[in-house]
Amino acid sequence: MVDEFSLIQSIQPKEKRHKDLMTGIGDDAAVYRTDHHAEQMICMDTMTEGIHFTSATMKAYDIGWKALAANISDIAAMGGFPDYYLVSVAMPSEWSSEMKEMYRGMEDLGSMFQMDLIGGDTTSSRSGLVITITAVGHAEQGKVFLRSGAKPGDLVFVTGYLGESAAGLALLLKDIDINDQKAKHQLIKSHQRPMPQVEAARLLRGIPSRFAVNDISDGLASEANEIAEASGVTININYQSLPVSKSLSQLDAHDQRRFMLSGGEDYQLLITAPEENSEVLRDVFMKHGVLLTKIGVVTRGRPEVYLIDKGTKTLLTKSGYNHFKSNKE
Ligand SMILES: Nc1ncnc2c1ncn2[C@@H]1O[C@H](COP(=O)(O)OP(=O)(O)O)[C@@H](O)[C@H]1O
Ligand SMILES: Cc1ncc(C[n+]2csc(CCOP(=O)(O)OP(=O)(O)O)c2C)c(N)n1
Ligand SMILES: [Mg+2]
Ligand SMILES: [Mg+2]
Ligand SMILES: [Mg+2]
Repeated sequence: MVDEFSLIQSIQPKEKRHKDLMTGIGDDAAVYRTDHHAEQMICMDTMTEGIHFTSATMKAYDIGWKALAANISDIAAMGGFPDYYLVSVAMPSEWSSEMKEMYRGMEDLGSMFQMDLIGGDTTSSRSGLVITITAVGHAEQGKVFLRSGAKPGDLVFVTGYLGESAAGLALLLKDIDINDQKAKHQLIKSHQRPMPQVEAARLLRGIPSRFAVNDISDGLASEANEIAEASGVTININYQSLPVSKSLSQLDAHDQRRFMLSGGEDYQLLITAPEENSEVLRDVFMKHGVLLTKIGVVTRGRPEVYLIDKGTKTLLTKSGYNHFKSNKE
């Protein structure tokens, strides 16, 4: 069986039939122009019972929230603001009483960004719940952040904290345990109710600069490799610079490391920006109380990612989540 990324590569259309299509397959969302002032963007993400959640890890409310969060996150990663969403649900009969709760989760998150639910589809399922959301957003013309926008000399930043979601999942699955109940609650919340970084995208849009952005669904290592490949650059990440939350610091060092590098589902933004704009970038994020951490640099070279840990440099491969591949370390 081929892995997820090669499979997607193999279905890439050879030509664009509409000149208004700017970006199709290969980024967080597709972008096309509808008038001279705005770019439209559209994306789709699915959550499947047994793969993205089980009855032990997520309640119906959380499933709705997180499915929409993953889509909003892709719009944010393109520099957009989310506007509309459509929901397709394939549902085993035992889930039907939970449908309202799932929509309440979506509504609670969607209303924060004034999103309208505009349609969808419903079918029965004989093998678990599947929810697919399509989100539509917009950005000002010329303000779209592509994965291909990184250049040698840029600095690499990340919003928020990494690894909390994967730690929360490990706690829910009882793979690990910690005594600090407050930290445990926080990590589990990060897994069940991630907050997409719409505010960070808004702040970036206000800064006149070039940015490459990717949201972290499959893990830092994987997403950094996607920017390196799309931009044709080398990304160097300093392990000691990664932001460790107070809650994650309760875990042992090995768990912290694997969750931060390849845990995934953090829905934070990985950003590259020219060094000359980095001061204003830091100032703007600081002023608005959005955590932004410098974690590395972009250099000329092969499209690869290196991790520098106390002076030792190692190749960081796409070690994150990959459908159709074993995700065990
Ligand atoms: N089955 C599919 N058919 C067409 N395009 C797809 C399919 N699966 C993924 N893609 C496209 O491939 C790109 C990468 O997808 P994905 O890895 O899911 O991105 P993300 O992690 O940002 O959600 C996106 O442009 C997405 O629209
Ligand atoms: C029960 C369970 N096992 C494992 C995971 C971990 N997991 C499942 S999918 C995934 C990656 C993100 O999902 P994907 O479908 O790849 O989203 P996309 O990259 O398209 O946004 C991760 C880390 C989980 N959330 N729940
Ligand atoms: Mg994405
Ligand atoms: Mg996706
Ligand atoms: Mg993925």
